[in-house]
Amino acid sequence: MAEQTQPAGNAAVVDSGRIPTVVVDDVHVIYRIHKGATGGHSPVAALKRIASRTNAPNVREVHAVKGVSFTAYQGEAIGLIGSNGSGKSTLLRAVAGLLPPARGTVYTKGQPSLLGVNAALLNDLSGERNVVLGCLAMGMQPEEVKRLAPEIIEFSGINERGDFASLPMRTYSSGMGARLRFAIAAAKKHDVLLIDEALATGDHKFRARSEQRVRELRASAGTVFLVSHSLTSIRDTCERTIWLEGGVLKMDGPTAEVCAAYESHK
Ligand SMILES: Nc1ncnc2c1ncn2[C@@H]1O[C@H](COP(=O)(O)OP(=O)(O)OP(=O)(O)O)[C@@H](O)[C@H]1O
Repeated sequence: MAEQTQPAGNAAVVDSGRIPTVVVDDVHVIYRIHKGATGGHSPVAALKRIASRTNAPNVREVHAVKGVSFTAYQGEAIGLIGSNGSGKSTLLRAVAGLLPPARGTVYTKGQPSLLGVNAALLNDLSGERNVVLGCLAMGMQPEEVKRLAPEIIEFSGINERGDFASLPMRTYSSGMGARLRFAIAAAKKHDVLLIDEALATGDHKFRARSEQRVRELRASAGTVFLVSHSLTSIRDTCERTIWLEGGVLKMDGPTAEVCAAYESHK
């Protein structure tokens, strides 16, 4: 744990028999959007705003996550569902430490790895080179990278229609890029792996392979979070699901129950 394991406030109670990996305690995330210069920039105006605790007139706030609390344990795969804009990706980014909460705290065991469709790979380099760089960036040793690289390319399926691994990534379809990113990230054992919609980008065969890989990662004692609009992916991969709506945690429980409630609500 980066900080303490027993949170204050209303976070879920830590179960003594299991090892917590992520504790989210009453977390609020607020985006501040600057809408361009429209006056009110003078030092006097700024001082007045500080004194009256108001925002600049051209700053809009979006309260994307509102007081969310839960505890995740080792070996769990947790689905995150909810309608568009409900705060799923924002919550994942807060757990990854990429967005500071405006209020509340996130405690994590180790450094969580966020795998999103936007994870950075270099477009001008070939798929093969990106595999090497990606693996080294995740802290693997060069011999390990050499051993795993062919398996990663094979898993990603990018060579199914020709030798794409030696071509620059800018020649890939967005699905091929996402599959390669998933294959690289999934090659490593993670304490906490956060996956944002990556499984939805592949075809049926790739989805089956990646769902199997998520099960393996989970079995090797990690915790996996999966954001998806595909309830089939969530049902096939996660035994626990958290449903967010309007930034608020609406339900947290067994996947079958939460998905059924979500479907009847839509
Ligand atoms: N970078 C940003 N700046 C400002 N507001 C943002 C930003 N990213 C997201 N938001 C806002 O935060 C809220 C939650 O967005 P978020 O992307 O977390 O939702 P989501 O549940 O992942 O949505 P989707 O299912 O459509 O991917 C939305 O109102 C969105 O407009």
